[in-house]
Amino acid sequence: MIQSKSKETEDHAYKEKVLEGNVTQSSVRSIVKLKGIRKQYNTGVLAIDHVSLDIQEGEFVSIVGPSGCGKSTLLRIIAGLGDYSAGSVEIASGDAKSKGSRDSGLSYVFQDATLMPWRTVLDNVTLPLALRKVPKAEREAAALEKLKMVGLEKYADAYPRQLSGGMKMRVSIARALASGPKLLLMDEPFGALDEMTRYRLNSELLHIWKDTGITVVFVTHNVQEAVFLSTKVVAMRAHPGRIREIVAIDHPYPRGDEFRSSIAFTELSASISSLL
Ligand SMILES: Nc1ncnc2c1ncn2[C@@H]1O[C@H](COP(=O)(O)OP(=O)(O)OP(=O)(O)O)[C@@H](O)[C@H]1O
Repeated sequence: MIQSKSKETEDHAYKEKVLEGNVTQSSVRSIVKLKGIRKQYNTGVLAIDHVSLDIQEGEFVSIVGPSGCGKSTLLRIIAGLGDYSAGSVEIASGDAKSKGSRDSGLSYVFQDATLMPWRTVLDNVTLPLALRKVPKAEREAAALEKLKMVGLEKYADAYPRQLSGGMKMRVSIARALASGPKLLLMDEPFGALDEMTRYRLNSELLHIWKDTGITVVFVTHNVQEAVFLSTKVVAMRAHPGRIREIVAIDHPYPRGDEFRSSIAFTELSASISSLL
C-alpha cells in the first residue's frame, strides 16, 4: 500500500533540503511572487517602481536599504495591508490585493511590540485566535506553546509593563506565530533593542525559523543583521525604491558567533553596504 506523507512531514523534509542547500529547481515552491510592482502614494511620491521578487518556501529573506527606499511599503504590499499602483502580487495561491492578511496564512511583526497593556502576556498572544473564534482551551494551548518557544512561558500571567523591551518583542513574535502562519513578515522588529539583546533575539529567531519551517521576510537597516540571518539579502536603493541586487548568503546553518567573526561575513557585509 502506498502511504502519502503528511503535510507536516513534507514541509519538514522540504525545510531540511533548504537548510542543506539541496533544493533543486523542480522542488522549489514560490510563496511570494512580485512582478513589476509600482506604488505611488496619493501625495504623488513614487515610493517603489519595477520591483520584482520571488521568495521560495522556507527562505529567510531580508530587505535592506536607505531610509525611504520603500522597504515598509513593500512589506505592507506583501501583507495585503497596502494597495499598489501597478504590477502583480501572488502570495502562495492568492493575490494580496484580494486577500486580507488573516486569510492568507501570514503574520506581521512591527518594530513596536504593540501589546495591549491591560491584557496579560497570555491574553495578548491569544488575541488573534480569539478574534478568529478559536475555542479558549485550544487558543491558550497554542499560545503557551509559542510562549515556550520564545522562552517566556513563566511570564504568561505577567503584564507588558513588567517586561523588558526584548521580552515584549518576544511576546509579539509569539503572538505572530500563534496562528501558525506560513509566512512571517517582520518590519525592523529589533531596531529599538540594544546590540546584545538584538544578537540574542537574532539567534532565537533562527531557531524558531528552523523549528517551524516558516518563511520569513525581514526588513532591517542593519546590513550585518541581514547577513547573519538570511538565505538571501535584497538590497534596495531609493528615489524611487528599486531592487539594486539580490545577494545569496550561502553560509550553512546553524549560524553563531563564528559566522559573525568570519572573513566571509565581513566581506559580504561590506559588499552589500557598498550597494546601498
Ligand atoms: N502613507 C504615505 N503617504 C505618502 N507617502 C508615504 C506614505 N508612506 C510612505 N511614504 C513615502 O514613501 C517612501 C517610502 O517610504 P517607506 O516607509 O516605505 O520607506 P522605508 O524604506 O521603509 O523607510 P524607513 O527605513 O525610514 O522606515 C518615502 O518617501 C515615504 O515618505
